[in-house]
Amino acid sequence: MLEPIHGSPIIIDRLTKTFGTTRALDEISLSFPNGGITALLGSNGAGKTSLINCALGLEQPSSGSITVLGGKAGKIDIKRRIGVMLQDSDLPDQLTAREHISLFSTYYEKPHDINALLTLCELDGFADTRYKKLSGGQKRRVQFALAIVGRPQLVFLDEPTTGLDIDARRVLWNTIRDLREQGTSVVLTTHYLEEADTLADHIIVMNAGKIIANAASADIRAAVSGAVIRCQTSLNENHLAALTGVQTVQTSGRFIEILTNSGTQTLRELLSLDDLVTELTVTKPTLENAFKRLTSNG
Ligand SMILES: Nc1ncnc2c1ncn2[C@@H]1O[C@H](COP(=O)(O)OP(=O)(O)OP(=O)(O)O)[C@@H](O)[C@H]1O
Repeated sequence: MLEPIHGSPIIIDRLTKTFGTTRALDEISLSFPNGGITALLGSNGAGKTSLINCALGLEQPSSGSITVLGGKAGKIDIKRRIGVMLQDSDLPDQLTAREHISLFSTYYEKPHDINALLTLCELDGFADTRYKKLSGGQKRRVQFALAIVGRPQLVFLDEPTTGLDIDARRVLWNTIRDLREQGTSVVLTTHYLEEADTLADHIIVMNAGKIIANAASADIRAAVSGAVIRCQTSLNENHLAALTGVQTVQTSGRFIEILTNSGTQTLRELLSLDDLVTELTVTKPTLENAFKRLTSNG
């Protein structure tokens, strides 16, 4: 187990980051939970990467402050206690996975044993292959191994599984869960809501540079009561949005998905207006439904 962190690993106070006229972060204040996996969610351009970059000291705040592991973001003694896997991580092509990990391990006081880490990240089969010959998924695993080789207390994973197939994604999910068991606080950004649903203990949702939700995953899901009706219908989105209880309506391929807080009534009205409804299912709302409702402007 790691030496425990005292208090919140990331404390943000009225943090603003502007790029020209764009307010990437708009006076946000929050404290990240200590331990567990926190998913940072938001649509493209919401401000997630800007927030992570400020936490890593890669960007300086325009105003406000951000404290990481009790110190100033970006200071070397803080960096040594943090692991990072960014979206675009370029590594020298000629080194093997084992050589990359050996090199990185020299930066840290108490690194992981290299063979144990190769096994943990399921890299045994290609540990001695040059980086350039690895597949996209294998490269992501090497990048992940580098993020955790120093046994960090806090890890940032920025879209760690983008582009991975479902098997590779599951391998990484298990390794992320192992990190949590060892006491590491994990901050994860992802566009796969299924991933956040599966992994996260806590969820922070950003929109246009602001925090619009910050709660335990179970509470975020519970806040969306009611039902999700999915079907094929000849009624259009505007017509459906006017039915009793309807919160959001979304077309997905041939299907319409309706989030309603009054499932029975909505269903009655739908069937009375269109008796040719087909492929009808009614399910409980998911994190994806909660996310859509939080980020819809309505
Ligand atoms: N270096 C930069 N120069 C100018 N504008 C920037 C810069 N970095 C970010 N922005 C702008 O700040 C806003 C927030 O961007 P950011 O990358 O933080 O969003 P994000 O939530 O990470 O998006 P994505 O999910 O697409 O990665 C966007 O409008 C973006 O165009």
